Amino acid sequence: MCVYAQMRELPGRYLASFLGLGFHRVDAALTAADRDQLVMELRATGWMEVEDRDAIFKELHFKTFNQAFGFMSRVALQAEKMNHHPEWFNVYNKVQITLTTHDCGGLSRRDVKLAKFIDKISVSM
Ligand SMILES: C[C@H](O)[C@H](O)[C@H]1CNC2=NC(N)=NC(=O)C2=N1
Repeated sequence: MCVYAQMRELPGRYLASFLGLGFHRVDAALTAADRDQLVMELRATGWMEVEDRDAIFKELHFKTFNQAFGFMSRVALQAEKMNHHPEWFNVYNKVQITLTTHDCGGLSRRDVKLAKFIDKISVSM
């Protein structure tokens, strides 16, 4: 568990428990079973595991630079909202994205959540 992330999440957790929603350890490194399941789902949409680090990677192609950058703007707003930021590279119509959780030194549910958001908006562009 990432101590810093845990501290940052506390108010949200208290609010969630108060509302009876329970809370998730969103920043905890994934268990092996969760990880297998979630990574398998993401593989089906073009994500792959990075070889030398605990991260996932996807390359996206758009028709134009404007479309690629429009996509990046939408991801950037979501990333800022989640306080979870991609490592990415863009040239012209190509965007390469690596997701990992620095605070945990590996994949967390936040990466999965952001990956799913990326998949959702990239099909609508
Ligand atoms: C200090 C700041 O809240 C942290 O560094 C946040 C910001 N964005 C982040 N983004 C990613 N991908 N992983 C993190 O661990 C992370 N941590």
